[in-house]
Amino acid sequence: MNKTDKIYIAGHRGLVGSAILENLQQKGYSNIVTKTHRELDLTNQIAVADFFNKEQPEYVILAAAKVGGIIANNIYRADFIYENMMIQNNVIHQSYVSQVKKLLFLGSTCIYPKNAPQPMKEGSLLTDILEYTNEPYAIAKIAGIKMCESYNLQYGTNFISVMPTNLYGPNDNFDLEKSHVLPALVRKIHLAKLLSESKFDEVVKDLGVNSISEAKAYLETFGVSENSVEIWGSGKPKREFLWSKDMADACVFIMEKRDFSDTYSDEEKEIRNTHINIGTGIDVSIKELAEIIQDIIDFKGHLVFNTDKPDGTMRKLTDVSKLNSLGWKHTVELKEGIIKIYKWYVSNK
Ligand SMILES: NC(=O)C1=CN([C@@H]2O[C@H](COP(=O)(O)OP(=O)(O)OC[C@H]3O[C@@H](n4cnc5c(N)ncnc54)[C@H](OP(=O)(O)O)[C@@H]3O)[C@@H](O)[C@H]2O)C=CC1
Ligand SMILES: C[C@H]1O[C@H](OP(=O)(O)OP(=O)(O)OC[C@H]2O[C@@H](n3cnc4c(=O)[nH]c(N)nc43)[C@H](O)[C@@H]2O)[C@@H](O)[C@@H](O)C1=O
Repeated sequence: MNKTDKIYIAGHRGLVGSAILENLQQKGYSNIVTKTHRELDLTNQIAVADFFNKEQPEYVILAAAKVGGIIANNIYRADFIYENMMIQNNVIHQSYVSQVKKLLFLGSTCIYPKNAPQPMKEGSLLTDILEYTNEPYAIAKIAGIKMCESYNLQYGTNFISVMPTNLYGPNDNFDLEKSHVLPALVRKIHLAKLLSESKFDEVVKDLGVNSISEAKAYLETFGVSENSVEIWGSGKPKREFLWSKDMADACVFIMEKRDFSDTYSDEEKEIRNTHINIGTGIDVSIKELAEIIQDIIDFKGHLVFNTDKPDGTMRKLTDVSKLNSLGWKHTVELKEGIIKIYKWYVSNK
């Protein structure tokens, strides 16, 4: 990519999209096109076709999607499959029609079977059944990988799919119900700590409610009090976490350095193994994660595990040997990242 080439980042205000925008700007890319969801609904086929026709981007990074944690995925199953399929169908197809030079599609490691051998290699795709809680989202993401691969093989496009592990960082979703585990626990434990110190004004402000009694009643529904914080599930599932700016750096690395044609051997194409895992290759249990966050926030209360809530996949550690062999490795370790995101949360929310 040249610094003046036109690059469209879909989803530039999200966790990953905002980090990609910042990374590209820091590297001197000066011709970046963005549209908010309100300005361009990517599920609308005609609007997306008009946008590509008018803007003619040369490079596309598809970081827009319907995203959420385990409960959101499990409840809003129809929205997750419909919106994600529509967004990716429209953006990938119009990238082909507009002869985009390269497109990066962001999938997720939930594409792999729930009992895939660990760490999960790219070749585990479609070898067994998926985890139920996020099956509709995973099916949409698998369709996105297959769409990129099929357009490459039939039309000679240069579409690359990456499968990130669980991500966290600035501009994440901190909703107590719909977010992912790391931002959810940072906020819950932070609020419990504020309650334990009787900093009621800050609790009321954080939740945007009218009184501390309203705040306490609301937090009680999430098992958050001055003495304890509820953790969903058994605490035994393991997850791997990647700092969003590392994720952005990996995406830009691939956009700058790789093409579909030179990233996969003929053998990999033959077994239709045409995507790249992005992660750290290191995981922790949810209990360990909660204890690290508790320690950083210095909350003295208890962690209570609610096994009525789902565990989801028990382990999904990525095999990052392909990414490492291409020349990229993560830089931010988990504790360092949690310290950064806690500081970010306190000064931005
Ligand atoms: N977060 C994670 O842990 C993981 C994320 N991923 C993948 O990474 C990618 C980015 O995720 P993340 O940054 O976390 O997501 P966010 O929810 O933070 O951001 C999603 C972005 O998509 C935009 N968007 C959503 N729907 C539409 C629509 N219909 N039309 C236009 N824009 C839309 C939103 O726009 P607006 O801000 O204007 O509303 C937002 O900017 C996704 O593909 C996701 O599946 C994969 C693995 C883990
Ligand atoms: C990125 C990835 O994210 C999702 O999959 P997930 O990893 O299962 O999601 P999660 O982050 O929500 O949970 C991880 C684990 O943590 C436990 N947990 C404890 N306490 C809280 C809690 O308070 N909130 C949440 N959300 N989880 C909690 C929770 O019960 C589970 O065992 C999918 O969207 C999937 O499609 C996807 O791509």
